[in-house]
This record gives sequence, C-alpha cells and structure tokens, in this order.
Amino acid sequence: MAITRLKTSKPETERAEDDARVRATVEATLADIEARGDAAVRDLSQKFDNYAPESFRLTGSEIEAAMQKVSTRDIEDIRFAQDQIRRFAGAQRASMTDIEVETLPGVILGHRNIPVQSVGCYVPGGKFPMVASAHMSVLTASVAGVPRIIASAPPVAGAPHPAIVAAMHLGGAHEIYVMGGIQAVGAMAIGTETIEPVHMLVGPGNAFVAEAKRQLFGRVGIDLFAGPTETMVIADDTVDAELCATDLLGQAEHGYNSPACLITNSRSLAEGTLAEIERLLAILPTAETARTSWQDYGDVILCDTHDEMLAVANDMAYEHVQVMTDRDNWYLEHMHSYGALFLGPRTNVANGDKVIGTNHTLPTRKAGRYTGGLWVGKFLKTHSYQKVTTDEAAAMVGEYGSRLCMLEGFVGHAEQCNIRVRRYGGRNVPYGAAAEPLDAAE
Ligand SMILES: NC(=O)c1ccc[n+]([C@@H]2O[C@H](COP(=O)([O-])OP(=O)(O)OC[C@H]3O[C@@H](n4cnc5c(N)ncnc54)[C@H](O)[C@@H]3O)[C@@H](O)[C@H]2O)c1
Ligand SMILES: [Zn+2]
Repeated sequence: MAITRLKTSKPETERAEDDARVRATVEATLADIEARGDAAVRDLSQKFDNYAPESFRLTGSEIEAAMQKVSTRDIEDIRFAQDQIRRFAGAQRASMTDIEVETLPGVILGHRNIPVQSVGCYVPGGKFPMVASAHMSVLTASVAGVPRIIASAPPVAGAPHPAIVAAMHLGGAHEIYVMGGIQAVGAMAIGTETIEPVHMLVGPGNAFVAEAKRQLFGRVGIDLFAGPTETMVIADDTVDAELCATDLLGQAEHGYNSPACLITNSRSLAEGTLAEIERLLAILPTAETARTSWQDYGDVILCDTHDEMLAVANDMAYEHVQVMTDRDNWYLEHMHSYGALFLGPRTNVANGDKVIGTNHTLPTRKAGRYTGGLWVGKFLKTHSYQKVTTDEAAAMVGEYGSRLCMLEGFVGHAEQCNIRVRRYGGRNVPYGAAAEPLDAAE
C-alpha cells in the first residue's frame, strides 16, 4: 500500500482524554437527575442554557404561538422537507413485512413488527437550531406508528425556537419540551415528577448528548451512537478542489470537533483542496468553528489506487461519505462501513441533512461498522410467535424437543414436551425421561 498523509488530525490519545472528561460529566449529571428530578433539570438548564421556566413542557397555546412566529415560506419549506422524509420512510416501512410460514406440516412460525410504545426525540440546538433533526426523529416515529412521541430541544437565546417547535408539531410530536443536553435525554429516559419516562431515546447531539444516551442504554433503548458530525470526501480527478473543499468545510462548521477527511488518488487534487480550504476559511462566516475542526480533526489521505481508497474509507467508517469519482457505483457496491453515501457531484451532504428524504441521524465514531442510521425500522421491534396446529406436529416436534432438553439436563423443560407427546401423540413417555424415537418405540 502506498498511502501518504498530507494532513493529519490530532492523535487518538488526545481524543481519549476528551472522551474521559465527557464520560465523567455525564455520569455525575445523570446521577443528579436521578436523585433530584425536576429540581436538577431546572438547575442544569439554568447553568448551561440560562433558562429556568415554570414548566419545561410547552402548552398547546405556547405551541400555537411559536407556530405563528414562523413565516409562511418557512412553514412551506418545512412541509416540503417533511413530505420527502415521509415518502422515503413510508417506502421503507412498506419493505418490512410481517411474515407467517409453515416450516413443517402443522408448525406455523411468524414475526410481527410492533412499534416501540414511547420514544423521546432529542433535537440539537446548542450551536445551530437543527430544525431538520425534528423531521428525522419525530416524523419517522410517526410513520412507524409510535403512540407516544415526546420531543425536546434546548432553548435558543432563552426561548423555544419557533421553527423547531413547528417542525416537531407538524411531525406529530405529542409532547414538546424545551430542555437541552444531558438534562433533556436524562429527564426523558429516567423520568421526573412531571415527565413520564420513555422506552427509547433517539436523535443526534453533541458529545455530551451522545455519551448520555450511551450511558442510558439498557435502561432504555437507543437508536445509535450519533455524535459530532463526520464527513469524508472520496474523489479523483473527475472533480475539482473547490468542490472538495466546499464539501469538507460544509460539515466541519458543525462544531469544534467535526472530523473531515479527503481521500484521493490525485496529488494535485489533494494539494489543491488544502489550498482551497485556506481560501474558503478566509471568507466563510462560520470559519471559526470550521477552522478549529479542520485543524484538529482534518485529514488528507493520498492513495495510489481505488482499492486502497476503498480500504481506508471502510476502515474509517465515517458518518457521511461523499463519492465523486469515475466509478461511484463501484464504491456503492463495495463500501460496507459508513453512515450514508452521497454519490456523484450533483448530490451533497447538506441536501441529505435538510431535505432530500433520507434520514440524517447517522452513526459516528465508527458505529457504522455495526449499524446504519436512524430509520423507520429502528422504531419497530420484530417479535416472533409460533403455533402448532396439528396433533401430529405436537407429538413429532415434542419428541425431538424432549431429547434435546434431556441432552442439556433440563428435566422440567423435557416434561413440557413429554406431556404433549403423551396427550397429542398418545405415546407413553415415562415422567422425567427422554422420549424414545417414534420408529424405535413402535
Ligand atoms: N450524527 C448525526 O447524525 C448528527 C446529526 C446532526 C447533528 N449532529 C451533531 O449534533 C451536535 C449538536 O451540538 P450542539 O452542541 O450544537 O447542540 P446540542 O443540542 O447537542 O447540545 C447543546 C446542549 O449541550 C449542553 N452543554 C453544553 N456545554 C456543556 C458542558 N460543558 N457540560 C454539559 N453540558 C453541556 C447544554 O445543556 C446545551 O443545551 C453537533 O456536534 C453536530 O455535529 C450529529
Ligand atoms: Zn450537517
């Protein structure tokens, strides 16, 4: 392999120290919420968001008032985005069918997809009011048929953000709260005097939110580990440096810790992109964060071949992977670890984030090795069932069951089978023994 690093991000050891700090803060904060409920939420909200209202839940008239503050154009745009997301989520829902099959004569096995009964959707809003995250979680839960959907976003400048509230409301949220960070996910999962706890937490957020969800997992379900945004551009000479630099910085602006990586087989594109990034950082209004992210978490990796580029990309398993090469479909076929793919120069991550219809809540920190992003299927639990409909089947399967239980020493288990072999098969199986094979017994 000939892989050259023209720019590297900060070492893993430094990231581990950041992680440890976040872990400790989250642990202490969740314990506080557990112990003091609403009072803890109020103190934390005051401390981090300078916001301590009478109630964190918006009333119907407060929701109405927020909706009134959003312009008709913005409401139309939100509706357009939600239509696209509903359309794709609906098609995905339709791909998940309940099944029932007869695997042996008289043996019926099936599964049913049942919605999680209550979910808490976190909508980030610390740095930017992420209106689109409301569509991704709340609306998708609605398409899945979740009967209780609660949603929470931090206050923006000391008040609920009207467009976020509108998106939550139009997406089908049943309860809307104005809480941010650890206190939001903690309160929704643990419950307080005023908030009924949910069964599952979903939605992206900063490192504190992602870590809080991770620590709450087990007590509640979570969708996936969706932390600070990562973006990767895989490009060759078919595209120019301006496009690559725009796509890298477009996502590096999310926060101070948003990794961005270029993988290419073209030295001139690699060098050109480095120069373009400097040029754009001088004019990008959000350059302050983007520059820090690029300095600390930016990589430019030059490879000889597409096979090498593919191997590096699969290993890094980044959240967003934008592919702009002479063989985009080859990458589609061979990439196995990533959050979502954006194929060709006409598409881009921002469309995916805001409007095109796929879900933008995606795995970060290599979670793409074991899961895809949030989608309607994450809100559905697949539960199996079985029926035995004939005496013959009860006796036949029971005979095997009897012996396989006794193989493990489970006498009580074996009797569950034996009693059926006796009743439905009319056979004499001694209590606490394994059933003889039918052909040997006769
Ligand atoms: N992976 C994905 O799918 C995806 C999608 C969209 C956004 N994101 C990420 O979501 C993140 C949004 O982050 P954000 O910070 O803007 O908003 P956020 O809503 O996630 O977090 C804001 C909250 O963090 C809490 N907080 C801030 N500083 C704290 C501290 N020192 N200790 C404890 N709590 C603290 C505050 O309570 C505040 O309300 C970004 O990193 C973005 O990249 C990820
Ligand atoms: Zn983004």
